[in-house]
Amino acid sequence: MRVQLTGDNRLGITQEVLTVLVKSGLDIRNLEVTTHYIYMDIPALKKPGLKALADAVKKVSGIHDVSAIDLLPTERRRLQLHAVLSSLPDPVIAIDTQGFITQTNEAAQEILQKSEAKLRCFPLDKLLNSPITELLQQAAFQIPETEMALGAETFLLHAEPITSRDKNDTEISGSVLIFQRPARIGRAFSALDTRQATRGFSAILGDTDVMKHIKAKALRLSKVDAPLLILGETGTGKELFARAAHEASNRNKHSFLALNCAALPENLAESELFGYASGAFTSAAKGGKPGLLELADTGTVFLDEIGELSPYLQAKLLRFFQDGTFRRVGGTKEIKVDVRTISATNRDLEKMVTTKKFREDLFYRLNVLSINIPPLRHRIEDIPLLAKHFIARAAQQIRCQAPKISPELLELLNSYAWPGNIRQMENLLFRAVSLCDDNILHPRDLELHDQEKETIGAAKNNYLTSEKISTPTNPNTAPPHSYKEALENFEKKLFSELYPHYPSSRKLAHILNVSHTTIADKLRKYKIKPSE
Ligand SMILES: Nc1ncnc2c1ncn2[C@@H]1O[C@H](COP(=O)(O)OP(=O)(O)OP(=O)(O)O)[C@@H](O)[C@H]1O
Repeated sequence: MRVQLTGDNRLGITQEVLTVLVKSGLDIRNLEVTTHYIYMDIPALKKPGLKALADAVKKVSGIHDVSAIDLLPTERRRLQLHAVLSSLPDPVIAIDTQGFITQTNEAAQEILQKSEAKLRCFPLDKLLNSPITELLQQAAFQIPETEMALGAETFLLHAEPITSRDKNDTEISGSVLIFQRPARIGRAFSALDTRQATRGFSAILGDTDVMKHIKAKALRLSKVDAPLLILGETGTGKELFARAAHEASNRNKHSFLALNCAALPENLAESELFGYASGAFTSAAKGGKPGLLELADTGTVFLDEIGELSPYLQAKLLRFFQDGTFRRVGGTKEIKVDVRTISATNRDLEKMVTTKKFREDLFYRLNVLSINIPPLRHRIEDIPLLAKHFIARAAQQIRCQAPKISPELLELLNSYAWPGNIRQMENLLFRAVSLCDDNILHPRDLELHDQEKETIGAAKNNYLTSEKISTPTNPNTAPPHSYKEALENFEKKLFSELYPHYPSSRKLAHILNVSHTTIADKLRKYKIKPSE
């Protein structure tokens, strides 16, 4: 039986508890001690003996409670980690500093056709075409994306060091190697999370006025068959919006395929997006391969992190925007497709245009319609709702009961700057729920690093001073006085943005699916002329 003892944080208290156990003739298989808690696995202890043991142990000064538990914290974490690793479709291999395998997930075992037991303690270099341990040792066990063959496939390898989290002792004990399939990085995100894919805008949580307004605007723009640019800091939900916009569009019966422009080297990104012709390069498949633009014909292509696109690919993409045609890598045939693009970036594209890091002509093509998602610190009223949602989801995934949020934790969540926005909150709460042994989450469960804590004060200051959003439409203008005024502001902006690209009331009427007299009236009302 496994038990948890709750008590004071007193020197020698564990020793005294152990003495009681020895006197009771109980042997311990496993012992873990944290501040205020002692966890023990005592095989000989059965349920009827628990009370007698509790009475004996409570005689130790400072021990307040003894209760049965199903798993020791490290056992639980190991099982959770195993469950997470098993659910990953890409091979993951952990090694020690000498390059011997310490852990593998099922995807790795499958590709290497060896069981977990056979792989454990096996030298990783013997499984790879080119040895990597020395390289890892020289690079402090961290390497960015590198092409690497594993089994019969080529992957993009990414390695992260395993370090102790103690600030004074950052010893590296090995590395985690993640082998990603290039095709999967570029391909449909929707394949990874079909639950979200079917929920559209309802998957986007947020009850603040600013979020309600942005969702309403995004829903309207979804129906307009023109390029959409989604701006916002990292983790604010740009991909979620992109997916929802596709689902609400007339293209929703067709594909939604995505390319993360930052995840791949230029040549791979090019062949993912535009495909390649037969014989384009030595390892090219016979007959070539269509890229995302061809595969998504009549659907939507989501270009995530568009600000990271190389100048060469910016030029190639611009050509596609100009006439809807492109050539596969190494190909001569012009290919024409009907694809709507939704792009996203956390970079300041306009600034990149002025510093010549992003092509101005491409920027205007991408930016026909746009939405700007505010960072989480500008909508802290949404935090309790989001936190509850992520805790419930983590508990469901881990199959435990959802813990409640203590008032202190809620205060911390509200005052934290959230530089990684909603993704960061989701990850921190997942970690907190998986480590929580109680049914209430406390600030300590969030395990914020010191650097993370520093941003707490910053968030408060920003929020209370200048950064707070004053209006759902534009942070720099005064809020509308009425719904009618807000609607008019929206209409005016919509028509001003669209008219240069669809410069006739008939063309505009066609894409907005209204009568051309309605459009003519609006253009007159808002004094929008062809030059605008
Ligand atoms: N409003 C929201 N409601 C519920 N979940 C959200 C919301 N916004 C974001 N998320 C969740 O946060 C995570 C990050 O969202 P997403 O990937 O869409 O952000 P992003 O802005 O595209 O990030 P990046 O710029 O880093 O690519 C996802 O798991 C997403 O489901």
